[in-house]
Amino acid sequence: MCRAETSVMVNACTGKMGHAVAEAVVRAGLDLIPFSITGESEAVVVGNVGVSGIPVQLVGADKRQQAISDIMRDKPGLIVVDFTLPGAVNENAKFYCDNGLPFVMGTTGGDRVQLTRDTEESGVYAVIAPQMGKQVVAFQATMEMMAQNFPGAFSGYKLSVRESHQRTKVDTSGTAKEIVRSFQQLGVEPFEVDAIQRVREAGQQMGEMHVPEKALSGHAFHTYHLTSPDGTVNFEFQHNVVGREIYAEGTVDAVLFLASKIKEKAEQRIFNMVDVLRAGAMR
Ligand SMILES: NC(=O)C1=CN([C@@H]2O[C@H](COP(=O)(O)OP(=O)(O)OC[C@H]3O[C@@H](n4cnc5c(N)ncnc54)[C@H](OP(=O)(O)O)[C@@H]3O)[C@@H](O)[C@H]2O)C=CC1
Ligand SMILES: O=C(O)C1=N[C@H](C(=O)O)C[C@H](O)C1
Repeated sequence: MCRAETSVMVNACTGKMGHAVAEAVVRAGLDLIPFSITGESEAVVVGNVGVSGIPVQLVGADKRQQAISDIMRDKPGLIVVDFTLPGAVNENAKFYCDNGLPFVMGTTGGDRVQLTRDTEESGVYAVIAPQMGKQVVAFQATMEMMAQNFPGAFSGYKLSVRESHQRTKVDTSGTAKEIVRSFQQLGVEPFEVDAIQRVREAGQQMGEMHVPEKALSGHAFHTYHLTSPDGTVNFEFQHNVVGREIYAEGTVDAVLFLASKIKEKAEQRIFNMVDVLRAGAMR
């Protein structure tokens, strides 16, 4: 499928990630649908948001079914991207599934088991991942491989995890939650995801996590620290991202990957970003 045949609807262009992704879609030469489903903000009253000079009309929940039906009629190659909020994940995914719409779900949180179940049952193609940034995905894949190859290698080690994000982030890092799964398989002392420390206060972010002041409104700093049982050995892994570009570019990769899977009528229908990376589909 050529790029121009792939039409992309980004929900919600009013948000920080949605806007960055919509811009990346335009940069990549894909067809950006000039409609975006959004939440309850006043922006809906204003009516539209500009994306790289393109006016994108905002659609509230009450009008979304009509809008989707109209768009699907005109654009059979439609793929939806969702960067909304944890509280909207399951409801939005169900809406895409009910409409038979392939989707890239970048939004974190919600009930992830339910999300996978609904998607499986609907048979739609989807990429679902809390992390779209190529190099972070590669780190995530590396940790998964370490856990598979050397289960128990960090047996008895104590894990601590700290993540810092812009203060508007409502949930704990979905990426950290996934990476903790690998550490669990590596045998660390019992560690549940609710032990991940969330840093949202500017003073602590700059003072302890070394977040640059200009990045307070958009950053994702993660530190995983491991200490041996006797305290003589320490390991530390970090991935510190300023801004949103790597996620936006990775999302475009996910869209193009999904379009190719749909075209080849692939048997597997649900993917994550490690699948996209392994397929060599990240630029
Ligand atoms: N996978 C990845 O690589 C990444 C994932 N994320 C995730 O993306 C999500 C969004 O982050 P961010 O852009 O910073 O958040 P923002 O708060 O900036 O944006 C959220 C947007 O969602 C909209 N929204 C809320 N409810 C609904 C709904 N029911 N339907 C449609 N739109 C809705 C809001 O609109 P309104 O104001 O109208 O309510 C708002 O525009 C988070 O879950 C975050 O963790 C972030 C970065 C990278
Ligand atoms: O909300 C964010 O900003 C981010 N969310 C994702 C997550 O929760 O893992 C990815 C990255 O940390 C940025």
